[in-house]
Amino acid sequence: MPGEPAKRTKREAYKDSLPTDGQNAAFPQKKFYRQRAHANPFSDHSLTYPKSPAEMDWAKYYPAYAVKTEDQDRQEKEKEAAVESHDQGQTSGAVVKGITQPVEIADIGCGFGGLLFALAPKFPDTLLLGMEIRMSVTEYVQEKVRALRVQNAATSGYQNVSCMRANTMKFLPNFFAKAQLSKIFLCFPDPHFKQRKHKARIVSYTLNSEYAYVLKPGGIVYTITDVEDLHRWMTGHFERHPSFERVGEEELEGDVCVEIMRSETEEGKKVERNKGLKFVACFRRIEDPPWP
Ligand SMILES: C[S@@+](CC[C@H](N)C(=O)[O-])C[C@H]1O[C@@H](n2cnc3c(N)ncnc32)[C@H](O)[C@@H]1O
Repeated sequence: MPGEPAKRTKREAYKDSLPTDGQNAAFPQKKFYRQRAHANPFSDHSLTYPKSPAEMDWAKYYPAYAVKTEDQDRQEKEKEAAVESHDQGQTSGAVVKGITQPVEIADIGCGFGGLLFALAPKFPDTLLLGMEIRMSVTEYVQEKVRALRVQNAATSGYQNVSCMRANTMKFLPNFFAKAQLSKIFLCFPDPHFKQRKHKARIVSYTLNSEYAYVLKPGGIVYTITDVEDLHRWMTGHFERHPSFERVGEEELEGDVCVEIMRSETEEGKKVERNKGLKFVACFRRIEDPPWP
C-alpha cells in the first residue's frame, strides 16, 4: 500500500527511540501501535506456546511474583507431577512455574487493555492476563504495563497485570489448567458478520467447552457487545451449553466488573461516544453439569 513504508519507518523510529533501561515512565503512544482490525485466527502466526500449563514460565510476565530460589525445587517437583498427570489425561490442577500464584482473570482479545488497567487496582491480590492476537497491540499493552509499574513503583501497583500475544482459539488450554480461572472476559469480540466467517467468532459450542474447562466451578464468563446479533449468538451458545447458567440481572447490577466492562474498554467508550447500545450477558460455570 502507498504510504506503508513511511508509516513503518516512523513506527520503527519511535520504538527505537524508547529508552531501554526499563525506567521510562511515559505511556506508549497509541498511534505507533495501531494495526489493521482483524488478524486471521486460522493462519499460522508463528506463536510460541507451552506444551502444557505446567511448562509455562510466568516469571517474565509477573516479575514481582517470581518464586525465590528455595521454592524452585518444590515447584519443579510439583511441575513434574502435573506434567505426568496431564499426560495421563488427569486433572493437572493450577500448578504454575516461576511465580507464587496462578493467573485467575483472563481478558480474551484484550485490545489496547482498557479493561485490564481498570480492573488491576480493584483486584490487587489477583493476577490478571490480557491475551491478544495482534502483535503491535500486544506490544502497546506490554509497554503500558511497564510504564504503569514504573509510575507506581512506591506502591507496587500494576505488578498483578500483564499481557501476552496468543491465539486463544487455538491454545487456551495450553496456558491454563483445569479450574484455574475465576473470571473470563469476552469484551466486544470481533462480530465477523458474514455467515462464512462465523467460525472465527470466539464463542462457539467447542470454545465454550474450553472456557468451562479452565474455569473454576462458580467462575464467570463476562460478555459485552454492541452487535445485537452477536449478543444473541453468544447467549444462545452459552445457554445451550450444559456447563453454564446465565447470571441474573440483579446480580449483575452489583458487580463492579460489569460496570468497568461497560465504561473502560476502548470499544465500550467508542459505543458510548456514538450513543450505541451495549448488550451484557454473563454465565456461571456450573459445578456439576447434568449428564446430557
Ligand atoms: C473489537 S476488539 C475488542 C478489544 C477490547 N476487548 C475492547 O473491548 O476494547 C477484539 C479484539 O480481539 C482480538 N482477537 C480476535 N481474535 C482473537 C483470538 N483468537 N485470540 C486472541 N485475540 C483475538 C482482536 O485482535 C481485537 O484486538
